[in-house]
Amino acid sequence: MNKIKISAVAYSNTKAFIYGLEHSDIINKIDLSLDIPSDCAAKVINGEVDLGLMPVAAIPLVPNANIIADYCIGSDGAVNSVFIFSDVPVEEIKTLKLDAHSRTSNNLAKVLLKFHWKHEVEVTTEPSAKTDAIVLIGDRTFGRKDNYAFVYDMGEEWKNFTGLPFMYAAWVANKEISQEFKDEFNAALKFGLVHRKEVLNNLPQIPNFDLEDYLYNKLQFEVTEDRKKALQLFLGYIQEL
Ligand SMILES: C=C(O[C@@H]1C=C(C(=O)O)C=C[C@H]1O)C(=O)O
Repeated sequence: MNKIKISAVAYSNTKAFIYGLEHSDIINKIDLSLDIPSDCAAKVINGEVDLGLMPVAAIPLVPNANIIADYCIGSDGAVNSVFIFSDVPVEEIKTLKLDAHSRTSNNLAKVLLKFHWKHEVEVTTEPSAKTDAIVLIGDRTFGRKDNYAFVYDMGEEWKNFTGLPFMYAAWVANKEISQEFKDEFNAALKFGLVHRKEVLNNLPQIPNFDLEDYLYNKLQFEVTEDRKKALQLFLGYIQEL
């Protein structure tokens, strides 16, 4: 049997899912690569993999996209790893540098600026650009909140704006996946979530960052009705950018 090719995010937010896959029989049926989110998206879009834990903002670019699992990377309010870090308050930001790792949060920043804060900024992707503010996601944000004068948690701001939780990344396939595989995949992901304690024990301590709170409280992993609603709303706003 051909193995199902999968790309997953290489950040701590995905470690429980990886633990679950690696401790289940399904590991023998898949070919797993760990990538930065923007590469996960590229691989699902260009067909290099069959499915990926990919940034939801890129879903419209995936041919035959379908969300195949009951789990995702989400939050309900603050997530503590998706930020706009800024030298000035948001209403004074003139220039914003996006994060090359991101697809969802770069778009979330633009959506929040335009529709929530109603403030126009010049956006750049140029890594060496000097800007008033930056988008930064994932492990590279851990413990860095104190380094900036103004810190905006985009999960929290999305909740302030819409009253809804958020879904940053979902398990998206670019082809039909059998129900049997989906069931086994869901069971493996769930196993990983149930074993978060082991995952936590295997991760290094990070100064100034509460990893336990992150894995158990800030991150939420269920694809709920409200999270699906938020996804549709978010994709609609992206089209209006
Ligand atoms: C919560 C997070 O969710 C993520 C954010 C993503 C994005 O901005 O494109 C993609 C995948 C997730 O890893 C995070 O990375 O901190």
